[in-house]
Amino acid sequence: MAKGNVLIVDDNKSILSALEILLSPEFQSITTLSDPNLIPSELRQNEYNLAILDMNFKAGINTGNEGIYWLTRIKETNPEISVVMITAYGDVELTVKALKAGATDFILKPWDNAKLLATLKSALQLNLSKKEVSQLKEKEKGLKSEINREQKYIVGSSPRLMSVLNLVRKVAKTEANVLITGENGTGKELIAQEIHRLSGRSSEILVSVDMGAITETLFESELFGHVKGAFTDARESRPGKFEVADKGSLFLDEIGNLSFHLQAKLLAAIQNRQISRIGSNQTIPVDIRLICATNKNLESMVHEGLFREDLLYRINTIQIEVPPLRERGTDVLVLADFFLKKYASKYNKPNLKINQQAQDKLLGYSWPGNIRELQHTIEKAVILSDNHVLKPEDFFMRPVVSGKNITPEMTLEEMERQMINLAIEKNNGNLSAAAEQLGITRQTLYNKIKKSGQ
Ligand SMILES: Nc1ncnc2c1ncn2[C@@H]1O[C@H](COP(=O)(O)OP(=O)(O)OP(=O)(O)O)[C@@H](O)[C@H]1O
Repeated sequence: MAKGNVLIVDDNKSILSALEILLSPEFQSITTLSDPNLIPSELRQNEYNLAILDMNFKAGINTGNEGIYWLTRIKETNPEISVVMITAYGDVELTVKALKAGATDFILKPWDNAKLLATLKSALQLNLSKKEVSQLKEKEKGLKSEINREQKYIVGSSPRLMSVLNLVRKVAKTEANVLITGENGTGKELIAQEIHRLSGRSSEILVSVDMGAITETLFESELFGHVKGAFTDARESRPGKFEVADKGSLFLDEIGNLSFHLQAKLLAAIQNRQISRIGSNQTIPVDIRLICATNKNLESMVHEGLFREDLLYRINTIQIEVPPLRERGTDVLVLADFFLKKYASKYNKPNLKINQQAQDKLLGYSWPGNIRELQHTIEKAVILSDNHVLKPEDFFMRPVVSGKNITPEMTLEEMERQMINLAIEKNNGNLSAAAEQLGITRQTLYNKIKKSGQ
């Protein structure tokens, strides 16, 4: 398809129609204006790559100053646009002035069609390259923050985590949209990064957007970008996250926090695989792999009328449920050891160990804030530790409000887990005391906790 939106401004209507006929088959769209006063509003409403501008507007006053005036206004509104001046005179001085003021090139009337086309095509190419450069700059920014983000490993070996990672490996290679669900701090973002890393798009960028942190007013500009002048603060044209993620992956975190009417806008972009920047009618195709995450139950939000069903079906081609830490058995200890090493080295406290009673306490706690909570708990313990051995009193966890009550609908396994949690809680995380209370050995209790992670 021909590329390029062209604006032609000349007060001579026969020139406008001659150019329109000549250029229509060569470019995507041609718009003509005989009144230059309409230029600013036209540029605000539509995105142009190329403007062809008459040098002389007032009949009889061929100073060209009006052309230079309008050229300056055009460049102020859209610095990337290529402007080609038309003049009937080979006035060198004026042409130099126009080129200095930012014109890309000029053509003399009467023109030679082939030459005119060649000039316009190279002016268009210049504009497209500038646009690519600004898009690359945004990508570079994203890549830099990606590089600065430390490489994170998915730690753990529980069967529950292994089955998630198996699924990740299978879906990563496909182009399927993935919805990652799970409680806060379970590692949903880490899973999204792993999907991107194992996908065919890994050499391209993964762009993350926290939908919970975007205000309603910034939503469109953040996701779809804007052109200069689209709103008061839009001093420069800027691509949005969809454009920046082009050819890569787009990770929309906390998608359940998006308001109902913004969900419709997001759906349109995902469905059509194209966006328009705010203030522009031009559509831009985007090639992205979509990964979303939420800690909410979107199905019940659909039933309550809070989440669009059509959007849910778009984003959840594959759903990956990340299990809470309390269902990952002894992964708690593996992760605790991993974070212990990390923070011992960060705070320069080598040879730190977690003693058996403290390990029991970590294992017996239900971790409502999941891995993030465990990470912070270990970091705090490392910072405050006075000697090499970390004991139960070095770990500060939130007091747990007793979980669900035992109900007739529960399975035997759920009841057992609930009894174990209550006993551990009652005995302040002391597994030996909890085991005694339950009438089983400490080893049996340990095995049961481990088994609950399967
Ligand atoms: N298996 C894991 N191994 C190592 N670190 C992990 C693991 N899972 C999570 N983490 C770490 O725990 C923290 C929380 O993980 P992450 O931000 O991915 O969770 P999330 O589910 O996206 O959280 P939220 O729902 O609050 O956005 C991060 O620092 C992450 O690196």
